[in-house]
Amino acid sequence: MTVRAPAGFAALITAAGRGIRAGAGQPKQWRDLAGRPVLDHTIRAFSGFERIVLVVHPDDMDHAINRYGGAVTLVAGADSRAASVRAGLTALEGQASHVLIHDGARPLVPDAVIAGVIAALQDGAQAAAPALPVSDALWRGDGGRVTATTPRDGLHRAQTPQGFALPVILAAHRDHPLQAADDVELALAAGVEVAITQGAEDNLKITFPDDFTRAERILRTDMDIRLGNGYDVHAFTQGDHVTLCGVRVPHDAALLGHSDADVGMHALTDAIYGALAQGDIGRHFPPSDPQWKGADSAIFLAHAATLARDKGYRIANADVTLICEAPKIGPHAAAMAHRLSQIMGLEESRISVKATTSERLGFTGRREGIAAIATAALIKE
Ligand SMILES: Nc1ccn([C@@H]2O[C@H](COP(=O)(O)OP(=O)(O)OP(=O)(O)O)[C@@H](O)[C@H]2O)c(=O)n1
Ligand SMILES: C[C@](O)(CO)[C@H](O)COP(=O)(O)O
Repeated sequence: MTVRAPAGFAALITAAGRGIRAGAGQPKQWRDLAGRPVLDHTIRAFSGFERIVLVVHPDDMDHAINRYGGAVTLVAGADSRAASVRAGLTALEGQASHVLIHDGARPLVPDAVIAGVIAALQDGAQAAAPALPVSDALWRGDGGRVTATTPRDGLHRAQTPQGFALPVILAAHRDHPLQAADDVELALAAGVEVAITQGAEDNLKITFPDDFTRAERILRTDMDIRLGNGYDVHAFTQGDHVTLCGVRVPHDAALLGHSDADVGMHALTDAIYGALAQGDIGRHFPPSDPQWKGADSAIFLAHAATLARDKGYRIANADVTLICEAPKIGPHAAAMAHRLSQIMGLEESRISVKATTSERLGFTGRREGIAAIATAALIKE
C-alpha cells in the first residue's frame, strides 16, 4: 500500500546526480533493483501524491519522458543537489501547499516514514524530516588510526523525505543559495524550526556499490511473491477461425463457448485470479449471465490484471501454453504476446506464448478441441 497524501501535498524527487560513488557506469537511479530501475521503486512510494515533480539530469530527459512522462512533472536538474531541488521547487511554486523532498536514490522509503513527515506538517510544523539517532560510538581517524572520540549525544543520521510548507522552503532556497547537503540545512540557515520524525534503517540511500546488495536483500524480505496457474479447454465446432490470446487465427473449425472461447486468455485470466486466491473467471463473470455471451475475453483478462494492481501486486511475468495439433501457433505467437501485453499493461518481454501438440493422444490429439495452461507470477513489494 502507498500513503495517500492530503490535498495540496506534492512530492519532489531528486534524480539528477551522476552516482559517481556507486560506480558501474550508469547513474545509480537508472540501474536495476529487483527487476526494475531504482527510480521506479522511489516513484511508486509516492504514487499516492496528487503531484510528483521528478528532477532528472538533462542527458536523461528523453529517457525519463519515455518512462514516466504523463505520470510526473519532469524538470531538468543542475550540477548540485541543492540547485536541482531549487529547479524542482520553482516548477511547483503556487501549485501546492506543502512539499516532501526525497532522494531518488532512497527507493525503499517505508510508508510509515512518509506518513510521519506528513503528520508533523499537518500538526502545524513548517518543516519536518526523518532521522535515526546515532547508535555507534563516533571516532575521528587519520591514517588508519583513531585520533579522537566524539560525543554522540543528540546526533542523528538525516534521511529524506524532508517536508516543508512550500513557501517556507522556496524562500529558504532563494535567500540562502548554499551548496547545502540537504534542505534541512537550508531551512536552518533561514531560521526555520525543523521537527525530527521517525526514520528507518530500510530507508538507505544507495551510495556505494554494496548498497545495491543490501537494498536487494531488504526487498526480498519484504516481497510477497505469488504464483497462480490456470487450465482451460474448449471443444471445436463448425467455423472458419479461432480466437487465441486475442488473435484471430484462420482454421477449419471454431471453438465452442459462452464467450469468444479464447482458451489461452481464459487460462491466463484464471492464473492471475489463482495467484490472488480470487476464484476463477466463472466467479467473476458467471456463464449463466447473458451479458457475457460472445464477450471479448479481453474484458476478463483486463479485470484480473486490474484486480491484481488494486491489491498492490504487479504482474512479473506470464507464460501461456496452447495444446493442439492445429492450427499452427508459432507464426502467431508474437502477435498473441503483443495483444496480451496491451490488455495487461505488461511489457512484451515478460509474456511468453508457446504451443505443443499432444502427439495425437487424447482429445487434443484427436483434434476435438484446444487446451491451454498458464502460469502468472505476481509480486507485491
Ligand atoms: N546535481 C545533483 C546531485 C544529486 N542529485 C540527487 O540527490 C540525491 C542524493 O544525492 P547523492 O546520493 O549524492 O547522488 P549522486 O550525486 O548521484 O551521487 P555521487 O555523489 O556518488 O555522484 C540523488 O537522488 C541524486 O540523484 C540531484 O538531483 N542533482
Ligand atoms: C539529503 C541526504 O540524503 C540526507 O541524508 C544527504 O544529505 C545527501 O547526501 P550526499 O552527500 O549527497 O550523499
